[in-house]
Amino acid sequence: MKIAIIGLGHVGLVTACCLVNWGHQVYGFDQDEKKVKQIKEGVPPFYEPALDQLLQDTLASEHFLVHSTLTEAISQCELILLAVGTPISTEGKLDLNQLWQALEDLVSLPILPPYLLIKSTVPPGTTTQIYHRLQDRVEDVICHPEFLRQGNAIEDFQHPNRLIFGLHHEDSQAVIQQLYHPFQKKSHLFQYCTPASAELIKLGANAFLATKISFINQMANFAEQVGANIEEISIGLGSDPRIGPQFLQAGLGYGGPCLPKDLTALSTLAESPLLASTTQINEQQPHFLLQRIESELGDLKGCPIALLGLTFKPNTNDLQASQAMYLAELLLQRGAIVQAYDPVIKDTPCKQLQLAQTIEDAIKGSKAVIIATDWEDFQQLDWSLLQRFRISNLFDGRNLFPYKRAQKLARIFRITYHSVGRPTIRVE
Ligand SMILES: NC(=O)c1ccc[n+]([C@@H]2O[C@H](COP(=O)([O-])OP(=O)(O)OC[C@H]3O[C@@H](n4cnc5c(N)ncnc54)[C@H](O)[C@@H]3O)[C@@H](O)[C@H]2O)c1
Ligand SMILES: O=c1ccn([C@@H]2O[C@H](COP(=O)(O)OP(=O)(O)O[C@H]3O[C@H](CO)[C@@H](O)[C@H](O)[C@H]3O)[C@@H](O)[C@H]2O)c(=O)[nH]1
Repeated sequence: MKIAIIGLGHVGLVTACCLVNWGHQVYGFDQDEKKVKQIKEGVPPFYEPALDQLLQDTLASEHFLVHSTLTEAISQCELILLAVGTPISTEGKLDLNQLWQALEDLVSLPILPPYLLIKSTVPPGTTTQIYHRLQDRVEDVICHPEFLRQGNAIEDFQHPNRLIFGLHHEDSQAVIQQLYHPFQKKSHLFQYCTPASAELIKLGANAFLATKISFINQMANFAEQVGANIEEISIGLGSDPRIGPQFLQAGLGYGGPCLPKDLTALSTLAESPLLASTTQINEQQPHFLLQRIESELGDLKGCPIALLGLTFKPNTNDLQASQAMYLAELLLQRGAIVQAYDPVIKDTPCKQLQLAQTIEDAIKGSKAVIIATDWEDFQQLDWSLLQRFRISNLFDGRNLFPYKRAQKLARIFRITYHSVGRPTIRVE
């Protein structure tokens, strides 16, 4: 099929490369000329594992053409995928300005492809509003939300656990089957529903995941008070198939460009006290670790601290709504001198934050070490380094070390190990 993609951000670019891999011809367009130039040169404008090679292969195949005008991109296409950003506004609503701008640009064109699929996350009613705007010019406008995770985006796109389509006409299923031809024999993956349901499935999924995390974090805080261990509790809870083991990792809380934004949008729209609590618990979570650090180290003024990890999760260079960055800011507000190390971050908007080139440089001269993002590199942390640099407290804000392993390492290297919702391991 000939497909146009408007918006070549995380979703649009990964989608473009994967669709070419399935044999489609893709025409991409983004209003950001710098981004277009970079993509044409084979350089992804953001970090996503394996995307650089995939992009280069995709461009070499000549089945992905990146255009700097919308007209060029959509001429001769059978469908358009819209993947522009929908950030959160100051009123806690999804800001649809990019979407309305893209729509107006489309409306001004003499001919439109018959199908428009909305991949951007939008509030209920948006897809139908667009359909009414374009009704006499297209066959259907379909809400087709995206569920890929940053850091795992290619794998998620290629192996979806469900494909949701909010349609206005049942006939539209035929074009969807063509688009997703590799899954033709996996009919269980396809869910057809109303556009409003599809829009709410997307917001509901992220709100539910965020709530699951806040739930386990609240359990972790309580477990700490009663001497229980959240690692054991998560295993016990997750073994019930009705609960499931995923998203039960206690820590500093969730961040990133999606979970906080979509949760806030749904919470505002539905006026939901449950979702408002989810946000509140998440905002509090870094404060619990901060309190622990203060009770262990005392006044943090002038206290050198190593912070490992800045991104909102591993395998991304995204700092949006990062709980690690939030904790760094809290420490700086207390007067601590924060030396941070992150495998992919070489610069941050926070000028007071000192960035080290290596884990060793961050640790050297520090009084304590905090793990704030669960990068795999930190699992390989050499605890003898801590001992060598006379660090006696390790605060694991992501429960990166399984408890039994932490007990062993703490004993060998004589380190006090603090984590979230698990008893502190002290070595006499
Ligand atoms: N990032 C994710 O992991 C993820 C996953 C699932 C869903 N989503 C949702 O998908 C949508 C896109 O997310 P993203 O992370 O790719 O956003 P992004 O901000 O990285 O990319 C959006 C792109 O759209 C371009 N753009 C904006 N207005 C345009 C216009 N009028 N014409 C052409 N290009 C335009 C921007 O320049 C930008 O490159 C959002 O609604 C988001 O909530 C994101
Ligand atoms: O048990 C867990 C799992 C995750 N997190 C945190 O939750 C945040 C989000 O993680 P994740 O969902 O893996 O990352 P995203 O890339 O933000 O993906 C979410 O947001 C995307 C954008 O909407 C959706 O497409 C995905 O399905 C949805 O998982 C991160 O800060 C994680 O550290 C935890 O604290 N505990």
